[in-house]
Amino acid sequence: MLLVQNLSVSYRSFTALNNVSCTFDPGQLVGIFGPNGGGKSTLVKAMLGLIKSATGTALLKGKPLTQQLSQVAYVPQRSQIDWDYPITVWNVAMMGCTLQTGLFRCPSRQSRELVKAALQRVGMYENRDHSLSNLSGGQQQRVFLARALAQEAELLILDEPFNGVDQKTESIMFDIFRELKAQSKILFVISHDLSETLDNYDQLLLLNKRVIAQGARHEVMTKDNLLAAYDAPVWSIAP
Ligand SMILES: Nc1ncnc2c1ncn2[C@@H]1O[C@H](COP(=O)(O)OP(=O)(O)OP(=O)(O)O)[C@@H](O)[C@H]1O
Repeated sequence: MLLVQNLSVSYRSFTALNNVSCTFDPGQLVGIFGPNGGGKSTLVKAMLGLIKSATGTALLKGKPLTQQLSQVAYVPQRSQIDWDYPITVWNVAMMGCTLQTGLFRCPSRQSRELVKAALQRVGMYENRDHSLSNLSGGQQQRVFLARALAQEAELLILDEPFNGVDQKTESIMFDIFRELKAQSKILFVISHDLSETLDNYDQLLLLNKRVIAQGARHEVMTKDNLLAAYDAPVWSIAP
C-alpha cells in the first residue's frame, strides 16, 4: 500500500500543496487530475524527495518512499527531458537496470534480457540502435516506458505520458498498465485528458493544492468537484 500523509509544499511564500493525504492499494491504475498549476507534479516530486516538503511523508509498504527509490520508476514530463541528448534507444532502456547493475559495471545477461523484453513489449526493439532524438514523440514515450518496465519497480509514476502521443501508443500504454496492475504494481498517471479514457483508471485523485476528491470516476468527476478544482463551468472542462 502507498500512503501519502499530510504532505504540504511551499515554494518560498507560495503554498503549492496543502496537507494532502491519500491512500492507494497495489494493483491500481491511479489518475491524477487537476488544473494547470494545481500541484500534480509537485505532489510526485515531494513524494520522491526531489523537492523538500514542509510537512508530511509518503510511505510504501510502511517504509518512507525516499528510502526505497529503487522501487520507483519515474517518467517525468516531456518538457523535463533533454530529447537532444545523444543516446540510443537501447541505452535509455538500460538505464532502468543501472540501479541494480551499478554505473560502471557491464550489464548482466539478465539485465540485457530484461531490456530486450521491455523494448519488445513497447514495440521499439527494432529501433534499439536509433538515437532518441530521431524518434517521434510517441516512440520516445514508449522508450521511457520500456526503461520503467526494465526497472521492475513496484510503483510507476508517469507525468503526462500521453502528451504528444498517437492513438496507437496510447492504447499500447494502457494495455501495458493493465499487465502491470495484474502484477500488483501501483501506477500513478498524471493527465489532463478528461475524455472517455477516464474509464481506464481504477481511482482518480482530483487535486488543486488540496485533495478535492479521491475515488471512482462517478464519485470524483461530479459537477461540484470539477467546479471546485477548475473554478470553471463543467461544460468547458469535460467533453
Ligand atoms: N520550482 C518552483 N518554484 C516556484 N514555484 C513553483 C516551482 N515549481 C512549481 N511551482 C508552482 O507551484 C504550482 C504547482 O506547480 P506544479 O507543476 O506542481 O503543477 P501541475 O499541477 O503539475 O501543473 P501542470 O498541469 O501545468 O503541469 C504552480 O503554481 C507553479 O507555478
